Amino acid sequence: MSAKIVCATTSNEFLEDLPINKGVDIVWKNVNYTARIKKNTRQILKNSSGICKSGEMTAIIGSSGAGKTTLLNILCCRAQNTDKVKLTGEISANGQNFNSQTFSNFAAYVMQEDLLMESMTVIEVLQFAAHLKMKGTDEQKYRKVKDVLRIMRLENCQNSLIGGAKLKGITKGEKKRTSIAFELVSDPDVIFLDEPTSGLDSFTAYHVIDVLQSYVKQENKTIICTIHQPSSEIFLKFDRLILLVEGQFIYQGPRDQCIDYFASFGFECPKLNNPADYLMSIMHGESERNRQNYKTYFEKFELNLKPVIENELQHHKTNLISNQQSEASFGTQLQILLKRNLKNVQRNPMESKARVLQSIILGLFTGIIYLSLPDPEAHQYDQRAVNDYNGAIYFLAQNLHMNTLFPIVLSLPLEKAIFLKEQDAKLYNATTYIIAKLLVESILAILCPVIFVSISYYMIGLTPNFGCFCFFILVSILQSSVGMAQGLFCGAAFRDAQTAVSVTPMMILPFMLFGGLYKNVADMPDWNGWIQWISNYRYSFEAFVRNNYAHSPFKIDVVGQLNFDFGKWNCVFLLIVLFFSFSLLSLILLKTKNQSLQ
Ligand SMILES: Nc1ncnc2c1ncn2[C@@H]1O[C@H](COP(=O)(O)OP(=O)(O)OP(=O)(O)O)[C@@H](O)[C@H]1O
Repeated sequence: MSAKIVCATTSNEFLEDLPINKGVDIVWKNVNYTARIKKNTRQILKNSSGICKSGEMTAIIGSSGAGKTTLLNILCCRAQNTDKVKLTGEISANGQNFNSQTFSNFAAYVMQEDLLMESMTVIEVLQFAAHLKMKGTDEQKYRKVKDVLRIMRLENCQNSLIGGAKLKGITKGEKKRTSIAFELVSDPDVIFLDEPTSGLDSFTAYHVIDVLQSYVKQENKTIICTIHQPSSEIFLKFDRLILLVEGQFIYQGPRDQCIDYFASFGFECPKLNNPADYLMSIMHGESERNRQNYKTYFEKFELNLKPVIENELQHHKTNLISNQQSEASFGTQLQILLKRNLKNVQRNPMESKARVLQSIILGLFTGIIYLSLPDPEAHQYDQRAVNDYNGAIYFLAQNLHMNTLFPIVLSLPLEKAIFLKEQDAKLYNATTYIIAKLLVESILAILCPVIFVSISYYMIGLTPNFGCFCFFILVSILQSSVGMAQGLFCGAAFRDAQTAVSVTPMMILPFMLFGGLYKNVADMPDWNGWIQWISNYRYSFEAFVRNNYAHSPFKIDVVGQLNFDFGKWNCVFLLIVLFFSFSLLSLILLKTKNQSLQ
């Protein structure tokens, strides 16, 4: 199906509310996935066709690098044609095409990593999903959450925190079941799981698979998962197996016929062996003998199993699929996200306390450092005194900026994975996320400057006029807010916190250098002088300087010396413009930059 993957249709017709006939079969035909690596091409998935039926749990098994995750990602519409990879073939659900937009209307993807908010309890996580994903009344949502808690056997830990690095919480197995429960709330017909047992001990892994198997049978769902080296108990829980070697199927069919199938051409599983271990032992590519046997596996598959599968592909379900999802209004999304963000702040009090404490300590420290500046009354013509005051003002501007910038640069890349997962599941969109984030962050972006400036302002000896002090506070809050928006921008631009923290200073330093203190604005050449127009330091410094010297005893024309020409209210306006510009840029980055969890 050259350069075309049929699952990429935009058709949404089949997702309308129509009479529900439960059960969805996933079918894929002639799927090829080829990657271009430097000048070579590598076929990662070769002409693969298959079916996963409702009421069955299918395991995709293969050695490392066999192509399991690639196949799962393709079936979930998470792999796309790019200039480096080429994907062709056809994928359908009950014979109807779907794409990444319509996927979540009837299916869910449970990632290998459990991306859940540490500060929420298990029941809150499920309520969050229910309020944003489910149709129906609050009562129905409540009952659904309770049902899912029961199905996933999470009732005992429903009020425990998820936990993580900062907070103590539930066990790994409970986390995995919560991740699955999070997806089950919207009652998807098909659930894809990437290595659901990875990192779990054998008992917990069995528990997770056992719960999934009961769910499949009770609700007639379709479950497809990749799995590494299952124990014999786990192996027996699967209905269907897909065995992959070097991107090609060597078996696809009922689990209970697999061992006999391989025995039929000489690959007999020793009596006391775990069948899954035996299968892995004949599939892995580490031994030369195995690699020589691959040819036999492929030939036998073509000869014996392919015709059976081709026949099965003709007999999949065709009933219409109901749209399981409802999209909450912007207001509801914002309200629920705000509530969660506030709870997160409340349950992580150390971070807020640390920032408030930092403002107090830095306020005192700055005040003490500049405590003995020359008295302006006695030094009305003293340029050195003016320079000292300008230095103090600029130092305040730097602190105000950094104190909000770096906490967000550090936290956003970590939070972004949760955002991307929830956005993929269509719980909310990037706009709601950014607004909720900014609103909650602004609590500290207002409180910390007020504390910091209130302590240091009079200690430094800046103009004691109350109006000047209030204006100074206003500009300080704006300077902090721009820092917050720039933090969002840098955090959104990079995948990991380490890169974001390393690169952010490179972006911020030019703004600092072009603020007007280190180099007079009149001396800035045309070719790089434009940087001052996007520098928050330029505007906050001018606003601070104008404010301070307007009522100061100094007889030196400081504003004239610095060649500032905007006016203090224009600077306020331009700081607001910068705040919105960086917020908008962060939003664009989150929406457009190939933000993916893979
Ligand atoms: N976009 C890509 N570009 C280049 N190579 C790729 C790409 N995607 C996958 N591969 C390669 O294809 C092979 C199959 O990858 P895949 O992740 O599907 O393996 P897997 O069976 O899931 O392995 P594991 O169990 O180790 O995760 C690997 O060798 C991988 O490096």
